[in-house]
Amino acid sequence: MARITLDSLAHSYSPAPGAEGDWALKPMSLTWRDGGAYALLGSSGCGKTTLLNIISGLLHPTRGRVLFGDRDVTDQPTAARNIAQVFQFPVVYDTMTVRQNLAFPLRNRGLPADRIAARVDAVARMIGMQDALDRRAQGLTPDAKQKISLGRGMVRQDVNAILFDEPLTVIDPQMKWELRTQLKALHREFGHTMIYVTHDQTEALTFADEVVVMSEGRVVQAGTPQSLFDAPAHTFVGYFIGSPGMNLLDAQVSGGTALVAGTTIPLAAPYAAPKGRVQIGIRPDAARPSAGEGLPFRLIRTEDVGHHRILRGEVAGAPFNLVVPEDQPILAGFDRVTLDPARIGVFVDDWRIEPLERAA
Ligand SMILES: Nc1ncnc2c1ncn2[C@@H]1O[C@H](COP(=O)(O)OP(=O)(O)OP(=O)(O)O)[C@@H](O)[C@H]1O
Repeated sequence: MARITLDSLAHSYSPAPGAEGDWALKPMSLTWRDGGAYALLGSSGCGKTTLLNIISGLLHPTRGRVLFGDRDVTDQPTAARNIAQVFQFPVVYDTMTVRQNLAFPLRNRGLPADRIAARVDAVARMIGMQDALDRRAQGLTPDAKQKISLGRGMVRQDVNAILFDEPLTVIDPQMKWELRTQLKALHREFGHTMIYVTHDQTEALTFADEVVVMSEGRVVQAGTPQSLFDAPAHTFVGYFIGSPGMNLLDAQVSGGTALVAGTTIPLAAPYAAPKGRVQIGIRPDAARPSAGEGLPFRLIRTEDVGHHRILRGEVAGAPFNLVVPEDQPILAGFDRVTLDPARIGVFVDDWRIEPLERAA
C-alpha cells in the first residue's frame, strides 16, 4: 500500500492547449494517505476518469507528477505501478470457475497454493459467493460477475492501491446497497488505499473517509462527508451534496445581516462587505416553516419521503426546499421561512467566504 501524491497535475487531450477550456484537468495537488478510502465525485465529464487513468498509468499527464510513497511513477507503465483496478463492467474469464477467477491475480504472482486457497476463501466470503466457487463464470448474472470483478480487485494484499471506476453501475439497486456496505467492510478489514470514482453522492459518502468533489476539471473541495455537508466550499458542492441540495439565494451582505429580496436576515457573525455575486446558502433542514416572519415562501408541492417531508417551493423566484420531520404539522398560514443563522453560508462568485469573526 502507498500514500499517493498528485503534484501540480494537469491534463489536456489537445496537443497544444491554450484556453482554460482545453484542459480536462485544471492544475491540482492532493495527498492521499496510505490506507485511506477516497471517492472522486462529480457529474459526467468533470474529469474523474481522466484523473483515475493518470493514477493507474493509462494516461500520461500533460503536467505534474504522480508519486506512490516517495517514488515518482509518472513515467511508469500501469504494470509497474502494482495496482488493482475494478471497472464499470465486469472483466471475468467466462471459461474459468469463480474460484479460478478469484485466484488468477495470485497465481500470476506465483503465490503458494495454500495461501491462494485461504485468500480466495476469505474474499469469496466477503462478496457472498462462497457457495458458487466451483461454478463457471459463464451464465452468471451481470451482478454476480461484477462481484467477482470486485473480489479479484481485492484479492491481492500487496497492491499499492485499488482503483474503482463506477463499479456498481451494472448492479441492481438493492444489491448496490449491500455491496457498498461490503466494500466499506473490506476496506476496514484489509486496509488498502482505495480510490472510488462515482457520480453518485450516496456511494461516495457511504464509502469514503474523504471525498474529492470535482467540477469542470477542477477539484472544488476535498473533505470528510460531514465537512462537505456542513461547510461546502463552493456552491456546486452545496448543491451536489445533500438531497435535496443546498438552497442558494442572491443576497446583499453587510456586517451581520443579509438582505434577500427586501427582507433582512440575521447572520451568526459579521462579514466584510463582499464584492461580486453574493449568495447565501442554507441546507433544507436548517430552514423552518413560519407564518408572518422571515422570507416570503411560495409552496409548490409536498413530497412525503418516509421519515421526513420535502416542501418544494420558491423564495424570491429561486427554487427553495425545506425538509421537515414527518410528524411536524404544517403551520396554519404558513407563507414564510426562517433560517438558522448558524447554518447560513455566504458565497461570493460561488466560493464560500469566512466571516470576520465567529460569534462566541
Ligand atoms: N480520449 C479523449 N480525447 C479527448 N477528450 C477526452 C477524452 N477522454 C475524455 N475527454 C474529455 O475530457 C473531459 C473529462 O472526461 P472524463 O471522462 O475524465 O470525465 P468523467 O468525469 O469521468 O465523466 P464520465 O463519468 O462521463 O466518464 C470531458 O470533457 C471529455 O469529453
